[in-house]
Amino acid sequence: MTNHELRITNHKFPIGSAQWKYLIIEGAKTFDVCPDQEKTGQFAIHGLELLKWNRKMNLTAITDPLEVAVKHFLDSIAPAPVIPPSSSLLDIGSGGGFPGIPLKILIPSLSVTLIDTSRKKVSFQKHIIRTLKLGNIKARHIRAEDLAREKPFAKAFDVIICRALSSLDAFVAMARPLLAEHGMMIALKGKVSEAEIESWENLKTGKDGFSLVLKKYKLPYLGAERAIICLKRP
Ligand SMILES: C[S@@+](CC[C@H](N)C(=O)[O-])C[C@H]1O[C@@H](n2cnc3c(N)ncnc32)[C@H](O)[C@@H]1O
Repeated sequence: MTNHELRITNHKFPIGSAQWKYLIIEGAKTFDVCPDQEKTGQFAIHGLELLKWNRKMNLTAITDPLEVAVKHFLDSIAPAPVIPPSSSLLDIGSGGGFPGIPLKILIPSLSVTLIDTSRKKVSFQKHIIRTLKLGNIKARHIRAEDLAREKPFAKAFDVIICRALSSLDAFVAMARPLLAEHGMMIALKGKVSEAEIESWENLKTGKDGFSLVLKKYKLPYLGAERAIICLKRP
């Protein structure tokens, strides 16, 4: 099914309803990802807690159930096909747990570390980890630059991911000291301009030998432009 075939006439489905879960299951097919009923049920608990905590602290501007499904959960799991299932994955600036928690739910064999500079956001991440009884995932209140100074974490992660964190250059600078020799960096972005793509040319052919793969796509139902930028050694 293509994006164009996904049409919804009434999207006032509460988070966690059968229709809300169906939207995610059908939408995920557009990027070859298959969350089941149980996993979409866990997404719903994450989404509902996000909105509950959001009344007291600023976690997200996205509160409409359809947008929560698409812009948080579908957007977070879109890169799943390029992530090796037994990887150690670091999510820098995970905020409300995106994309790290939905990826952990989708691929339980991942070993996941979430970090953020906001103590409150890390408290929320820990609350979701406890509520969903997720194993092999931790959340830490620490800057990426400080984590890199802790010896056990130097070159420790197979995959380092971020969404809405920084420029690509700044993300690469943060991630490089933490990335395993044959690891992969993934940046999830909104619309990218030609100028940005040109500015990445040096990363593509850079001295570090990383190759850059850019995948542009549109979010199901909403049509918003997104990009997955993958940097790894050939
Ligand atoms: C715009 S939010 C994005 C949150 C989440 N990734 C999402 O897409 O919904 C960026 C987050 O990065 C965190 N952050 C910024 N710089 C950071 C750093 N150097 N190390 C760790 N977290 C950082 C901020 O506290 C903030 O929660």
